[in-house]
Amino acid sequence: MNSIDLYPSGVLAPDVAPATPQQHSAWRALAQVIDPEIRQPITTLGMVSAVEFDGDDGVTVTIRLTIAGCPMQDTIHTDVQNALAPVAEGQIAVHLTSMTAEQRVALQDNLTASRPKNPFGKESLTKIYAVASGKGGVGKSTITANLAVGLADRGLSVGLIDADIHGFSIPGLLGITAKPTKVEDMIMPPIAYGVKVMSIGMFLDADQPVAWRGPMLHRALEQFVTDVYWGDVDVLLIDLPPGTGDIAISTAQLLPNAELLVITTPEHTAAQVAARAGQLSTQTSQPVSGVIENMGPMQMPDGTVIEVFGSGGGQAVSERLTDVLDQDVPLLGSIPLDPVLRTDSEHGTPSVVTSPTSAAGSVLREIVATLASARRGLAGRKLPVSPK
Ligand SMILES: Nc1ncnc2c1ncn2[C@@H]1O[C@H](COP(=O)(O)OP(=O)(O)OP(=O)(O)O)[C@@H](O)[C@H]1O
Repeated sequence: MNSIDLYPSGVLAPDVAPATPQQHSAWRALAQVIDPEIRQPITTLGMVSAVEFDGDDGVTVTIRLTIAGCPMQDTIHTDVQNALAPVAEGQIAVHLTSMTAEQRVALQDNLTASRPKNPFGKESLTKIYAVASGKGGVGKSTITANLAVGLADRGLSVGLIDADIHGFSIPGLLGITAKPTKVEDMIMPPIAYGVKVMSIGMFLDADQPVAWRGPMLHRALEQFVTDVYWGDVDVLLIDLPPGTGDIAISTAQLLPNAELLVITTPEHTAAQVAARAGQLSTQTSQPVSGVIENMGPMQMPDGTVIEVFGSGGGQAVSERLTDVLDQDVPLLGSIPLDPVLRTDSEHGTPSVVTSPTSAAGSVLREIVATLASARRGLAGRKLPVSPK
């Protein structure tokens, strides 16, 4: 690796460029440190300003954080120290400074230069699932959060947009209290359990109601799509508001490759409402990838099964949508009513990773495995190759 690969030029160039073999080896070690928000080496982002050795083989590193008081500064500090431990025999001192406004603009330009304004437009290869339900309280947000974390746990790069703007609950479900970091016009999504998350709840005080109409909701969703630095994302999940409102239409416009996942409880009345939500896909031309039944039959310690919300609703929605949409809409699983899922959710610890063997956690993991094996969204799309 030569120096040019190690650091950028212009205003993001280091104040002290590496000159000696010892400095070069320290820079190569620092190239292994990945910025937790941007997910690129801190060296190529222009975050390393100087690496200077003293006579006792101690080293002083100056790091430019993207903003003063960056919420990730402790992580970066520790990662830098760990990376340098093998190359510095003496003391390691890490000085944290912050980028100038000019440097932040240059960083934003570098990051966005080759990216389309909407990274999830028609050409995007990201697999996008919009999670819908006919009515509220069926566990749509709980399932969306768990699916996202489960997919990230399998090594996929996952984004999650909480578009349930009036009833946002994703930050709480994932224990997120951090606000997004802003680098000039770019918003860095907080990361929890490996998932990049964006929610209107992160910009509001707790308990503050959102009284927005359609155009403002559309604008908020648009900003989440275009102004947030998502980087490369394999799977994006959208937690839609319950019902068939404006946001579902906005989602279809902004995320044209999105496929729907429909959540229902086992009750037949709920299933009819959920099927209507699924049929919305005919207006928005979004395929329905599957149905997930939640709050299904629950097995008691003595082996008896209790059907608090009845049974069969998920199967009924799957059959109804398969029939009406004339496409296979499978039932992806039935998640039982499970107190573990409820308490995990309340504590901001998703069962899919914290209670993987619980009744709900194990079904969630099976659904995650099915979704993870689904191919990226190329079906029915024109590829830029011409037949010979
Ligand atoms: N399988 C389950 N077992 C036990 N509790 C569950 C289960 N699924 C969800 N819950 C609980 O049900 C409540 C409602 O869940 P959640 O907020 O995810 O629903 P929702 O459909 O997203 O609601 P809304 O769209 O109205 O915000 C929460 O307290 C959640 O912990």
